[in-house]
Amino acid sequence: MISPIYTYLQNLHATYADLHDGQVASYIPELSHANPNWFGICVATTDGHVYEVGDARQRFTIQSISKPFVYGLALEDHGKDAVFSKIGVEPSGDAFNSISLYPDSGRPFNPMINAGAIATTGMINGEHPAEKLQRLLGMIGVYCGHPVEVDQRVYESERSTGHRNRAISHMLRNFEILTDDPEPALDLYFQQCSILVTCRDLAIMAVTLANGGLNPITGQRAVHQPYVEPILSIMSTCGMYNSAGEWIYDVGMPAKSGVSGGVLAVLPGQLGIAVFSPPLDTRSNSVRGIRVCEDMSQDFNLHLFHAPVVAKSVIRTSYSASQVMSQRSRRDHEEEILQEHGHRIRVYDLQGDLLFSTVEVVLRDIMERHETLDFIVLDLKHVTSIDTTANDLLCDLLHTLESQQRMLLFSNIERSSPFAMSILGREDSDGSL
Ligand SMILES: NC(=O)CC[C@H](N)C(=O)O
Repeated sequence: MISPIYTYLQNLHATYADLHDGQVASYIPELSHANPNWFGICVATTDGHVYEVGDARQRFTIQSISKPFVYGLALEDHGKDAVFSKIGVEPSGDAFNSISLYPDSGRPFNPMINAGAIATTGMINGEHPAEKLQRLLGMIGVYCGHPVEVDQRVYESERSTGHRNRAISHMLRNFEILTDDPEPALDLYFQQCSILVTCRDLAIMAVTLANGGLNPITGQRAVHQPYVEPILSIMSTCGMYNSAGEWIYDVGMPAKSGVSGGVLAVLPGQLGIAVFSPPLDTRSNSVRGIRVCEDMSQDFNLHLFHAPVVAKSVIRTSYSASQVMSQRSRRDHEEEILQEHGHRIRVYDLQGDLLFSTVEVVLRDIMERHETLDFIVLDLKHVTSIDTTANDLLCDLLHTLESQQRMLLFSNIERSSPFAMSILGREDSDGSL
């Protein structure tokens, strides 16, 4: 039996296989050999499933899609402030190869245009060029889940013709954004753009970002979680160059395109999408890539701002202990105690992800009732995650209730979870959950 999702993707592929608009990039001579009919669509989920349609396993060079990932590596190497001091985060509204530098400082507007990307690559740590390249290949390899390599022909082709990028790199040197000889940074940039990937790889790279930096297939961490947000933010505002505004308006997902015809899009927490089709529009984005992403976003309601309302469903049920107890046969003395005190015990059966807006609902309900209660039990059996904000708010609640001589208890908490550790780790806790 074929999944309706797979059938949908096959139909989408068939529809746009007939669209022959656009031109294969030729300014890097080697790219002009691409077959304009190559066309793959892949969707990867955060539990590691990949739907593949068409030329999902055709290899091609990653080109500009490498930029957000290398930006992540630069953030890991130097932190946000140091990177920000050299490369801005403002959309330029200009083409990918524009020389969009702040006039006084020479700082590139953002890391997605070539100027910003070359500056970013120039920040990658390593003793010598070979080590830097190995680090870069290693990082992309973790995202893809297998070792990757440089296509030497494409690399040589760009290196010998990339005069504009060479000019940009020397401009960056002039402004001391690059502080050494610009040639090695430029060379590494050409190599990073020539890394071979497939459409399937791109979908897995995208879903790794959707999954907080953890490759859901291998379980390996590709980037530290705190840097996923800046990477996705930059992709949202600058990933599609001079069509970034239209893209976020219509498609509504952080994305990145490259001149070899790849496009990837990330729906945080949910999906990674990739399309490969070499013919490009006038803004150097894959024609079919854009159409496929637009359709998928509309048909599946994937626009980021079409957000599910999470807060309504956090409390599965809440009940007073007297209600439960009377339903079960108890020994007489238990029954007595519960009849007397049960109404002062309230159990909250919670579900889903605990984050600010879901914990807020729980806190408010408890605050409204706390005067009538002695014990509040939060049953976490159906809770799937607790973020740090929810964790802190629950710890604060524990303190507040304690100061009012009321007790907050947790049931079905995993003792090894970070939440349990932070509760157990409290200095004044007796450790009894
Ligand atoms: N948009 C792109 O994919 C451009 C990457 C290409 N290597 C360049 O620098 O021109």
